[in-house]
Amino acid sequence: MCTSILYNAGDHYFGRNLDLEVSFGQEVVVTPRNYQFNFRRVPSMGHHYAIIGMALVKDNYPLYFDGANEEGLGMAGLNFDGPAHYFPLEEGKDNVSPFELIPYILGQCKNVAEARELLKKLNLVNINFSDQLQLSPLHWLIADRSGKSIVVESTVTGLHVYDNPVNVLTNNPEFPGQLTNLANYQGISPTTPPNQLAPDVNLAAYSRGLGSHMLPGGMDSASRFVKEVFTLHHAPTGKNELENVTNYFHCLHAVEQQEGLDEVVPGKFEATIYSDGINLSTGTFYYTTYQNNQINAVQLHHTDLNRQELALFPLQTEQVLHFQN
Ligand SMILES: C[C@H](CCC(=O)NCCS(=O)(=O)O)[C@H]1CC[C@H]2[C@@H]3[C@H](O)C[C@@H]4C[C@H](O)CC[C@]4(C)[C@H]3C[C@H](O)[C@]12C
Repeated sequence: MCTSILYNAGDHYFGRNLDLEVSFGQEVVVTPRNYQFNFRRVPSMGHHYAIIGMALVKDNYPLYFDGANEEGLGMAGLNFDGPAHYFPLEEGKDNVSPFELIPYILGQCKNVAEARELLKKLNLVNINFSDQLQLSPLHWLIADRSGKSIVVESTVTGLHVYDNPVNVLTNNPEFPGQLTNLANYQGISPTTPPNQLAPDVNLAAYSRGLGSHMLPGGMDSASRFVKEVFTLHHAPTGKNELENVTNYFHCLHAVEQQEGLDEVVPGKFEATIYSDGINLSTGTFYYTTYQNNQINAVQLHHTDLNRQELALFPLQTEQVLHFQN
């Protein structure tokens, strides 16, 4: 499972947890403006916005899991196994394969409004990257510096674009179902609730945090969605970048998966392999990994954005302890 968020705190921070039982060998990848993006069924892009994000590079092609462009538009692909449906080629549409969708949108759109326009003509076409790397069932969160986000889901009934009023995406069920489910939890609060159960009885508030007693805490996507909406919507705004980045990672780590808790096949456990976040205003990309909770950073504007070759930054996965004596 995965969780993706947009945290608005003056600047806007966008990214995700990637939860899985295997690692694909992903790294931080900067695609500069003059790298040639070849697409299977739509024209190539020789010049486009620069992109920074987490990707697996295969045959010199950046297969982005998530990322943002230099204009501050961010996008993440999350598992959507079951409802996801991709289509055959359709005349008169822009036929883009799901593995091409992140570069296709981030390469040419400045913001969510432009992405929305492009999506009107889009057909998510069933073309694999290769026999070894077949299509994944995904849906996407797209966000920008306005502090707003949308969800893109391609199902048997077509391509759907939803406003996302909570700026959170996890996995199943389809997004409208996730939103509907939130109503079941609207009583959850950071404050101690009044006794409405038996007002004539004196119930002792035996603990702090009773307002969140019914907050789900499971690894499943519906529980993470509710927990993350609560966490994000009560997150404080920091006074500076350091405080914002710290708050942001606390939000994501609130729904991280620890090893040993989610057995996906006998003996194999899904866990949060990495958490990342991009400051959409500055282009700084931050990440932690399961083994390394130190926050690492790669700065988009500290690489040469006018070249043609990808710039690769291998993940720093070693835990560093700061001994004090
Ligand atoms: C599995 C990842 C999503 C994380 C997630 O939701 N896991 C939950 C699994 S489950 O529901 O609990 O079973 C997704 C996110 C981005 C995906 C990758 C990106 O789309 C880029 C390429 C696309 C290729 O078609 C397939 C390999 C791939 C490299 C994808 C592998 C995999 O599907 C990734 C890594």
